Amino acid sequence: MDHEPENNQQSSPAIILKDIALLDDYHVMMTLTAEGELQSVGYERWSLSMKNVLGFIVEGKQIRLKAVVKRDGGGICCGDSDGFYFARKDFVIEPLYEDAKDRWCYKLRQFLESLGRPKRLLVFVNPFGGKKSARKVFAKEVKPLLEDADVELDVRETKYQLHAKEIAKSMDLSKYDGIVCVSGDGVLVEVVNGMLERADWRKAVKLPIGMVPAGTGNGMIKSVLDSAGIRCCARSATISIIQGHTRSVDVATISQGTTKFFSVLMLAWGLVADIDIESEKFRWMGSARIDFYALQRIICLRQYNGRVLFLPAPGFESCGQPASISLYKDPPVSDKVLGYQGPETKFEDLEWRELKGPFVSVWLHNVPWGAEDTLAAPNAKFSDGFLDLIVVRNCPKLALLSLMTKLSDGTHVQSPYVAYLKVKAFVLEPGARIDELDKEGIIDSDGEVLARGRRSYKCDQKALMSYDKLQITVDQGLATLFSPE
Ligand SMILES: Nc1ncnc2c1ncn2[C@@H]1O[C@H](COP(=O)(O)OP(=O)(O)OP(=O)(O)O)[C@@H](O)[C@H]1O
Repeated sequence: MDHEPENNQQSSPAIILKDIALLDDYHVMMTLTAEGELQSVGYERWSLSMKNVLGFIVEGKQIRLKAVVKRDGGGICCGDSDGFYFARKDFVIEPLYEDAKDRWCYKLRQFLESLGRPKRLLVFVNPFGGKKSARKVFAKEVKPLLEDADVELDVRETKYQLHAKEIAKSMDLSKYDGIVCVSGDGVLVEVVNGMLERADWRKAVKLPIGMVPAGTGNGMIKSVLDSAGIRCCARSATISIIQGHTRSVDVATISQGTTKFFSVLMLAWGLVADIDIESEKFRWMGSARIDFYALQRIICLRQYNGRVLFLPAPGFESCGQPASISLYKDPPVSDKVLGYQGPETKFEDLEWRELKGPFVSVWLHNVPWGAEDTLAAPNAKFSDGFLDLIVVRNCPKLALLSLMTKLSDGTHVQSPYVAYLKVKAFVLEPGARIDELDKEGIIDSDGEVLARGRRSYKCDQKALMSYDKLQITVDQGLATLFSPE
C-alpha cells in the first residue's frame, strides 16, 4: 500500500464523510475531507488526495479507485531520469453497508466533478512523427488513462502535413474542453496556427492544448513537465492533461509583409537551423543524426553576414548598439476579423538595439527546452512576454564543440562566446555565407523551414517566406496549455 506523508501539525480539515470500510481487505475508519483528502485510520494510516484519483468504478460491494501515485528517483520512466513520475495504482474500498457505498459514490463523483477537469477531448495522433510510435503510445499509455478518467475522446490520426491545422481551423469549439497532440512539437504549432487563423480566434486560443511526447522534438511538453519537477513521459503528460490545470504561453508572430507564422517554441538561423533541417538526410540514424551532423557542421563551420535588431527587455538595455528601424506596418484592412494579426503594440518608436554579423548562430526561444535533451534557454518563461535570444558570433571550433555538449544542462549560455538576453521584439536581416557569397542559409521556426536562401539545402518542404527581413513580436500569454500546475 502507498502512503503519503501526513501533516499532523495543521488543524484538521472538515470531514464530509466517515464510515467503517474495508480498504484492501483491512477494516479501517475511512474519511473524506472537504479538501479532498481520503484518509483512513485502522491497521495503518493511509491517505490519498482526490487530485490523484482519475476516476472510480463500482464492482459489486466495492468501489475501485483508479489513482496515480507519485514516485521519486529509482525506476526510469521513458528513459528520462530527472524529477518524479506517476505510477498507476488501484485502491479498493468496501463500505460495510450498501447505503454507505451509495453515499461514497455520490460524494466521490461530486468531488471529481468539482475539479473542473476536461470531459471531452479532441486527440490528434501523428503516426508519422518521431520514431513513428505515436499510435502505440496512444494505445498503450494515453487511452487507458483517459478511459480511467471517463474522458470522451474524438481521436483523429493526421493523414498529411497541415492536416491538424485544417481541423483546428474549422472545428466546432463548443464540442471540446481541450485538444491533445500525441506527436512532436510540429502538430502543436499547426494547431496554434489553425486556431489563430479563425475569425473567432479570441475564443479559440482559450481552449487548452495538451501534449503527449511522440515526436523527435518534444520541447514544449519537456518544458511544461520539467517546470513542475516531473519527468517527461507519455504517462505523466496524460495525467497532467486529465488533472485539467492550465497555463498561458506567449505566442510570437513572425511577419514578412502580410505573410505571418505563429510560433510558440523557437526561431533559428545559422548553425542550429542548418543542423536541425539538413540533418534530415540522416534520419535513418535516429536521434544520433543531430550529434553526427552537428560535428560535421562545426568542422566545416559556416558564418553568415547579416544583422539582428531587438527591443531589449528591462535589464538588457545595454546589449548591442543603438539602432534605428523601420518595421512592416499592416495595412488598415477591414478583414482583420479573419484572424489574429499579431500584437497591437506600437514598437517602432522604442529604443532598438542591434548586433551585426558575421554570425555563427542566432536562436530565439520562447520556452526553456528545445528538445528533451536541449535546455536551449534556461531562463525562458512561458508567459513573461519576452523571447530569449542566444547569439554566437566569433567562436573557435573547439569552444563551439564544448558549447554543444553543454546544451543538455543549459550552461552554454554562460560562455563568453554567447550573448544571452531577453527581447520584446526582434528583426532578422539574414545575409549570405561569408566564404561563399552566392550561398545563403535557412530560417527554421518550430522545426519547419520558414525561409530558404539561394543555394541552401533543398528539402521537400515549401518555405512560407523568402530569405529576407523578418520581424517578430510577442503577445504575452496568448495561447493556453494543459499543465501540471
Ligand atoms: N500522416 C502524415 N504524413 C506525413 N506528415 C505528417 C502526417 N501527419 C502529420 N505530419 C507532419 O509531421 C510533422 C512532424 O510532426 P510531429 O510534430 O509529430 O513531430 P516532430 O517532432 O515535430 O517532427 P519529426 O518527428 O518529423 O522530426 C508535422 O509537420 C506534421 O504536419
